[in-house]
Amino acid sequence: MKKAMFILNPSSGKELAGSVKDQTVETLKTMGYEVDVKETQGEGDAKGFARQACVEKCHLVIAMGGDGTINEAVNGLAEQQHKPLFSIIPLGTVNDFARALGISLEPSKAIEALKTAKPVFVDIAKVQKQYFMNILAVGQLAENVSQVSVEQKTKLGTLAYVIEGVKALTSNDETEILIEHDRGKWEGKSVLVLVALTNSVGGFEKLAPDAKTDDGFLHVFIVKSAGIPAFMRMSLAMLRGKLEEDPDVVVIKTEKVSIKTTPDMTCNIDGDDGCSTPVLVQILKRHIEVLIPIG
Ligand SMILES: Nc1ncnc2c1ncn2[C@@H]1O[C@H](COP(=O)(O)OP(=O)(O)OP(=O)(O)O)[C@@H](O)[C@H]1O
Repeated sequence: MKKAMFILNPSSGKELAGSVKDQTVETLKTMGYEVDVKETQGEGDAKGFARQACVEKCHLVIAMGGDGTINEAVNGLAEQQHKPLFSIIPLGTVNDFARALGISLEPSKAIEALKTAKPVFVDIAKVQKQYFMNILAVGQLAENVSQVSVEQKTKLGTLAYVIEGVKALTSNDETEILIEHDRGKWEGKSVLVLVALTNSVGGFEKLAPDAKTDDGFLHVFIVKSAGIPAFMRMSLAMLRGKLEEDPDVVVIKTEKVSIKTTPDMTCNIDGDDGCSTPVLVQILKRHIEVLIPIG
């Protein structure tokens, strides 16, 4: 019998996991899987369980939670020789990976869709010793977003990030940045550098419209200047999926990128604080196989 490990974070998404746990187990059984349910209790558990699933040669790992839980599961799979098929049931506030993969943000629909889903290989990226599947952000804007509290997120959802973003973009806290990429370098002042793997960044599905989950590239966006007029213009451009046409935005497509900042700054990786600059980011092409809905 095929083995599935079902990793769930009971604290994600206003504790929604409890109400859809049984539906997931039943669905996986219908699909012919023997199901091992693993509930996380804190940091590192989802990564540990995903790694265990590889060692036990499971056929499928389902991670249910927010982007934090999903990022941990990806980190557990990334370095293992036997990688099970992977899929996610999104329960978070942002759910960028689910948006990019066309997985429903309604948990019951996402679970139902597993029955007819198809496997596709997707890219992930490596930064220092960590892996991510959506976004690395550095700069004053990223630092502000990192300071959004759980209470703000629960109360305001994505809006909490927008508010902190506005504060950073309209301040004048630019950082000296040196970017070295496959075809050269860029040096200057910036409020934000984004390294995106998918079109959906911070819940905005049109931020990096060209970024496909399996295109083999990092999509680097450098936002040069701040100020209210530039912010207004960029917000409109972003909503239209045209951010890269803005005169204060530089876009670079590359397989690896090194980022140095003065002073050193903490990178935000898939929505959580990660390592500090300087960093080297590399794409790992089609590194994990994910079940996504058909159509
Ligand atoms: N049982 C638990 N109780 C409380 N916290 C937990 C539990 N299990 C895991 N965690 C913590 O939950 C966090 C991840 O939460 P989650 O998956 O909801 O991601 P998130 O990044 O907060 O999502 P989003 O920002 O999209 O809402 C990790 O920091 C982890 O340590």
